[in-house]
Amino acid sequence: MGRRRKNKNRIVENVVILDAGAEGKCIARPEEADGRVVFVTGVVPKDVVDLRVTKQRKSYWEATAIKFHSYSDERVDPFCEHFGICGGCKWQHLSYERQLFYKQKQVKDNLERLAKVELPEITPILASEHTTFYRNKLEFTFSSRRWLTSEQIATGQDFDNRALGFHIPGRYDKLVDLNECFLQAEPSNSIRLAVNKYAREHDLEFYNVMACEGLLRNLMIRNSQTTDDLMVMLQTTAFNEDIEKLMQFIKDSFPQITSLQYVVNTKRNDTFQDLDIVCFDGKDYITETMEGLEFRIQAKSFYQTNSIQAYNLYKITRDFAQLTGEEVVYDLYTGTGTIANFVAKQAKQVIGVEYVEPAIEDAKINSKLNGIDNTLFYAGDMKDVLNEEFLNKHARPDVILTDPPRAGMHPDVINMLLRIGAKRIVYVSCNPATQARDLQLLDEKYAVKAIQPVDMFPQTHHVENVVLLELK
Ligand SMILES: C[S@@+](CC[C@H](N)C(=O)[O-])C[C@H]1O[C@@H](n2cnc3c(N)ncnc32)[C@H](O)[C@@H]1O
Repeated sequence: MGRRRKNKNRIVENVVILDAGAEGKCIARPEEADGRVVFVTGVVPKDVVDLRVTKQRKSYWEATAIKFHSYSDERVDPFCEHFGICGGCKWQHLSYERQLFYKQKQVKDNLERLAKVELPEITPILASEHTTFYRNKLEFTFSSRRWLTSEQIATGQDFDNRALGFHIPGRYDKLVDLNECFLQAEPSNSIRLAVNKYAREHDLEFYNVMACEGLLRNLMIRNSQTTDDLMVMLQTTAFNEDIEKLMQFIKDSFPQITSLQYVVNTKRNDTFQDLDIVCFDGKDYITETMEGLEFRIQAKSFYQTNSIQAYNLYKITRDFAQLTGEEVVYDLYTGTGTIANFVAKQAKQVIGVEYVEPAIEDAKINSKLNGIDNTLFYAGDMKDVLNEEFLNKHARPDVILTDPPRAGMHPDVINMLLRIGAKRIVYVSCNPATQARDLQLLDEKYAVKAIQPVDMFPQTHHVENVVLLELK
């Protein structure tokens, strides 16, 4: 306890930042930390800084840079005025080339350190064609608790406390009032700014998350990157005359919107999966296309947020699967069945499993819409659905595609994969650490044959990784 108190807020001087680590933090190993790793925020590798220790655990410390002695040559000027406050693009101060380098390293380090299996050479990461404006969906929150910077507070000015934007990292109650955001193409910024201005001018109440009061909660904008479709959905706590006028204002100001919707949410949380969405104008979906296939995306549907790079990710997945048209393919964690439908033409049959029921409905609609008749979709928890009974009822898979959430696959699912013994598994992951853990478990029967990292999220530390496994 005494030691803890001694080190908390401790200043460590002249520390060289060594590497980029997990969750967008960087790594240092100053002598003072006695062999522990120190995770540092606000820096890039090769910066030399003084640190203040903010957290200490047995095996690591966390720290923040309080003084820069020299800046790394890997730095670039961040282009967003909200950088450093907004949680959105934490790596904007690192050149894109170095972002790719550290993502590749993240995959390599995790697989080597945690999987401890024989690995082939890792193919260089596939860069994203667009490094700004690459997202097809953003959700902005209304709040009566705007985050003010220390510079703003120092002016002594009276600021409007309302905000429409993103949460400050680690704060559920404080938000940045966004001006220009570089994540989603126009008219995303224009729509958000117009709605923000209208709401202030008409004194519409921004939600207070502490008191659970206020009218305006959330604004979702989804823009198809392959068609002209554009969806806007407003989340409010009531639908009244004021909201009707706001909806009409959005419709009149942005005639390019093809799907204008709203949802009334009086719950404490922002999720709307269990609520009825009302279509105010236009269609209740947008469409993305891929190799002539059409994917219908409703407000509740999941779709990869970087559509252009998603196509590349799916092509890699399909190449790794090496389908000849004869195979039965299982697509685990299928979401809205996009991968399943994408590979269906090259397979005898594709069976997709996913636990969100509406997503499974979308998957079926998308098969039908595209005249695909060799897919089957089932909703349920993977560890419960994928059992002997399921395998007896359906053809056994020759190839398994799996794209689990960040937590990776449940041990029961891995055991089932080992029991099934498909000749090939293609493992798509958004978390190389859990993927590495799963590869070690699969090593009993499967050898890693190819590894391809993909950058879906420029300006962030996130990396996607596709691994091909073959039965030994
Ligand atoms: C990374 S997404 C995969 C998306 C999909 N492959 C695509 O490219 O659009 C992971 C999916 O796993 C689903 N999921 C998470 N846990 C699950 C579980 N225990 N059983 C079944 N599905 C699950 C999520 O709902 C989500 O759709």
